[in-house]
Amino acid sequence: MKRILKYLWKYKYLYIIPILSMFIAIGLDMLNPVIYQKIIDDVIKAGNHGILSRLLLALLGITLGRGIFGYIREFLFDYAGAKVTFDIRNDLFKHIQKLPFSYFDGINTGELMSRTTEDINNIWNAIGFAIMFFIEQVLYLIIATTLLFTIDWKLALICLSIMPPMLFLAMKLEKKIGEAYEKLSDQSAVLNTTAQENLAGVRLVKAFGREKYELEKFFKQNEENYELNLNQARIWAKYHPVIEFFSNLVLVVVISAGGIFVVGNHITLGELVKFNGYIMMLIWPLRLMGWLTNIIARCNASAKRIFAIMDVEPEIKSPANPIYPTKVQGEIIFDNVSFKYKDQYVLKNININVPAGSTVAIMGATGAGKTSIINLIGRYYDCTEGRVLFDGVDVKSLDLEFLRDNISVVMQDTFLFSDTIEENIKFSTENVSEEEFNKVVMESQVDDFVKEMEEGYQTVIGERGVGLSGGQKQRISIARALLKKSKVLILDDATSALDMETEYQIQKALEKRKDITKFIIAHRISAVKNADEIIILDKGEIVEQGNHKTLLLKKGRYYEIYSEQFKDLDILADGLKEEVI
Ligand SMILES: Nc1ncnc2c1ncn2[C@@H]1O[C@H](COP(=O)(O)OP(=O)(O)OP(=O)(O)O)[C@@H](O)[C@H]1O
Repeated sequence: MKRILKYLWKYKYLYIIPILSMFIAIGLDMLNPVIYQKIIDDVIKAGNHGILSRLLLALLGITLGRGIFGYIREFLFDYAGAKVTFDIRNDLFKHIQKLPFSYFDGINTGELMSRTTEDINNIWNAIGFAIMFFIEQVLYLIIATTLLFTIDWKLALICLSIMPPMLFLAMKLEKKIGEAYEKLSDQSAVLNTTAQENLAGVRLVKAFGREKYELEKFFKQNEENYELNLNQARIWAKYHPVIEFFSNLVLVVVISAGGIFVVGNHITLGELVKFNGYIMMLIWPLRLMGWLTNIIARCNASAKRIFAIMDVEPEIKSPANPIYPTKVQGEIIFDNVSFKYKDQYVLKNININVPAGSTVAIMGATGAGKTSIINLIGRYYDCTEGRVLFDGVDVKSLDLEFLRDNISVVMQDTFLFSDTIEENIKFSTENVSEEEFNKVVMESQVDDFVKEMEEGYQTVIGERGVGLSGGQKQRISIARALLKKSKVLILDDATSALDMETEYQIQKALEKRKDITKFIIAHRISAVKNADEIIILDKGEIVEQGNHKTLLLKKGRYYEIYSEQFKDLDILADGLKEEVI
């Protein structure tokens, strides 16, 4: 809560007017019963009809003022609350963007989604209205109780004696409802995840004929959800009528005991009406107290979860005095690099020299450590031992933003946003000229298929738009990376879904890019054979290194892969074989 108060403090001036309006609105509310009393005692009983019009005018004024100040209070509290929630959500999102890959290894997306939506909403509920309501209700309780005692302390004591059981029951109801709500909220998250996974993986479900299993899983969770909803209704049905009974009982007691007090001339009829007015002002605060404390408690729990994320210090960040090289060449050196995820080494003693503008290809079985190697260049993870040098400077000494600006990565899992093809390509680059755009879409063979589309580059990809093939998605990702104009380009298995011809065309275009250092992870010989250096990785260690020719002559691991991939070509004539390879 303290941390939320810090955010609130920033907007302290925005709270002055709504707080003042709240006090005025409460003050006006307190005047209402006084006017009623005067109408009954002075106008109806004493026959002083002359003041009626003034009293009615006052009543009208109070009602109007109450409405206006109530509106100002409500709107400005909401306004300030929205600003605070906006800041918290932005800060949280900004912080999440700074967190390293390793953080996301240990948390699932669903959990982070809950933090940025449900938990933020809980905070919004509390600071948008619950805290304001809570303060307001406490003020009503204090002022109305005091005023009751000023009318007649004995009557006040009699009537207030019924209040504690009502408060107790209201708190108990809210406690039970709160617990049931938490269970329902957790269960709804599971239900949503199941539905989301099923919908996202609908093709897989159908391909494996798992509809029945998925349906049963969903039905079971929906049943649990239904039960929990029912449980909430049962709790409500159990407590609510009793609370209603006590609320009504208070009124019965006020009228009965108050009637006796009026008959006994202890108070006037008008005073009884005034008394009744203040009693009414107590019932709602008492009934709402549990509900409001629940919302505030929920906000507290959510704030704890949100600030726990905000307190995670990104392990990978710019050094205190980062280096900004004035000229970037793109030379990369792995100097005796080892790396482990938690306790397990996945890379051992890696030494690679990649001169600026050259191409290095990395091959190896799945899990050999190919992605882990390239992840160290842009510091998505930091190496455990050794150094990765960018133009001779340890990447850990460079400004992180500068480093990443100079690296373009096409990841193994292509991810495109539900936006136009053009926006997907321009994703990370600002001020793109038409010429630059046209160049990269040609190089990445995107233009080939986009020009066939009715809406061309304005075609929306995703749920509302057309679907794309795996190869088309890869081509768009390559165009996106090329447009970034970084000195280092990393293609992590980025051409695996392409046909040989398209892959060849892209390679030809990349070969012409002598100003870019290229890292290519691939499984096909055709994708790596023209690289200046080919690295064969096995269980995190380099087992072979050289160019296509030297590695073939070596007749080692590379040669084995080569033979395996081209064994069927033995039957082809030598000339044709040469061309295919
Ligand atoms: N985030 C992670 N946390 C822990 N271990 C990981 C993580 N990512 C990869 N590993 C492990 O590190 C090893 C190397 O993985 P890496 O992804 O670098 O292999 P790869 O050669 O790129 O494989 P593939 O060809 O399947 O992409 C594997 O044993 C893998 O299980």
